Amino acid sequence: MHVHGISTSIAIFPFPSSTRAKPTNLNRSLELKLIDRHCLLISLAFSTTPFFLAKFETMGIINTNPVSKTTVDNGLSEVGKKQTVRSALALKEMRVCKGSCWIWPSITQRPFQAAEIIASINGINHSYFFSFTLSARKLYVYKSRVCNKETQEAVAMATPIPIDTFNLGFIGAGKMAESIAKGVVKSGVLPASRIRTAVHNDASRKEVFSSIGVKVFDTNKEVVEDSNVIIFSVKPQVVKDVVLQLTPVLSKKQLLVSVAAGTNLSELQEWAGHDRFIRVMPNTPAAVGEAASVMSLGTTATKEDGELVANLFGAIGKIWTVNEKLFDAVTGLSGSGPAYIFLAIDAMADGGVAAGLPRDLARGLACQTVLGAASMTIKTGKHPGQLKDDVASPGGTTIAGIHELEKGGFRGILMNAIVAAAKRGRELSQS
Ligand SMILES: NC(=O)C1=CN([C@@H]2O[C@H](COP(=O)(O)OP(=O)(O)OC[C@H]3O[C@@H](n4cnc5c(N)ncnc54)[C@H](OP(=O)(O)O)[C@@H]3O)[C@@H](O)[C@H]2O)C=CC1
Ligand SMILES: O=C(O)[C@@H]1CCC=N1
Repeated sequence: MHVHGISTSIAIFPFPSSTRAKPTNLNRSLELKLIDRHCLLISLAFSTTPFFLAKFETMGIINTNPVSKTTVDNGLSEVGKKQTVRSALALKEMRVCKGSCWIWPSITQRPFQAAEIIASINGINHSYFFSFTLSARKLYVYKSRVCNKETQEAVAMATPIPIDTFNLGFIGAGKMAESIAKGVVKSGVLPASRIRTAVHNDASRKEVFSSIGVKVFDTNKEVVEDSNVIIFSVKPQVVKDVVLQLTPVLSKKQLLVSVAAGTNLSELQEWAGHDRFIRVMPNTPAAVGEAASVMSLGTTATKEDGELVANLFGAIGKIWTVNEKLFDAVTGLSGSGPAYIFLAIDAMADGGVAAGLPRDLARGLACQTVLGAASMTIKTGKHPGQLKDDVASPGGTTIAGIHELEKGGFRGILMNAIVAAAKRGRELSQS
């Protein structure tokens, strides 16, 4: 993510809270190591001066950065202050930090003062400033990430995936793989003949995939050897062993994807010895082209790799790119969410039957009502509360039904379900 029109030379690093430590307790080399390790997590870099100009700016010969147009004694100029405040507000609006960022001031004049302003507006604790300034002009900015030279070179050298001919392999022929494969084939984005998988214990899975037209091998190794893009779709509890077993046959020419809940990119990359990884959290409505997915790119996944995965999952629903720290919450909401709605549909149908409707009609009405309400919320862009009010007439039927739902704690229960699922995702990532 790059913010246009902002030229404060400050790098903002959103870090997962588990990796936070007080930079003031670190020495310079430790700080640098930390930055290298987490370069993929950097999603904002405010730096606009071209490299060749920066050299002269550092020497004090020219001054290209509005924020640095200060008087020596009085700190930031009024123009600089206003610009910094605007930048800080833009950052706040994007909700990138929410109190979990570090700030690394650059070599330009008054960087710490600008950093203080950005920090205070974004609720970033002062102790999360790096203790030394950064030569922002020498930053390697790669898409949304600022990486070290090694990483940048690895990204630059990554062999492109042959977009028109690549094969897609699933390691784990389960329900999620089936939903993705069915959706991808149905959308026409990839013919079944270019999809591979292998069955594990349950032999009935062979027929499920063969009937779609997917090539089913006997072993995972064969899937890897015949695929350019490999999706790990086994349960989180076994993903480590499965990746480790396949590490010897994985090639850097391949793009790896994981859909496993609660399994971090850093772990996946370590097990695979392979940083060209993308983590995705889809959901089973992928099977009918209505998935809600998010993705996050690993250290050396390229922009094109991201586009390929966005294209695949975009063909089977909607996909958002998010900071990986949001994955557990996403898993709780959209990963697990279809199950809550299936439960709601079943319960609504039961209610209809209890009120005297035939079962088929009750289920049909329940399904269409959920579909219609979701579609209306998206298409009108109205707040769901407003749409709810539009249904509920004074003293009418709807408000009588809502009253019962509220008495039973409907909203709180749904919220708790999502929070509990997110917590379980976090537990899985820590186990
Ligand atoms: N289901 C969902 O709604 C969603 C699932 N996910 C994620 O997708 C992943 C898969 O979940 P899901 O499809 O539901 O689970 P399933 O149990 O349906 O699928 C897992 C598959 O992995 C196979 N498997 C187990 N061990 C191995 C192995 N060593 N080598 C190859 N295959 C193996 C299993 O085969 P067998 O049964 O024969 O052992 C099974 O077919 C999970 O990590 C989950 O977190 C993500 C989003 C939504
Ligand atoms: O229940 C699970 O663990 C998986 C992850 C998201 C949806 N199902």
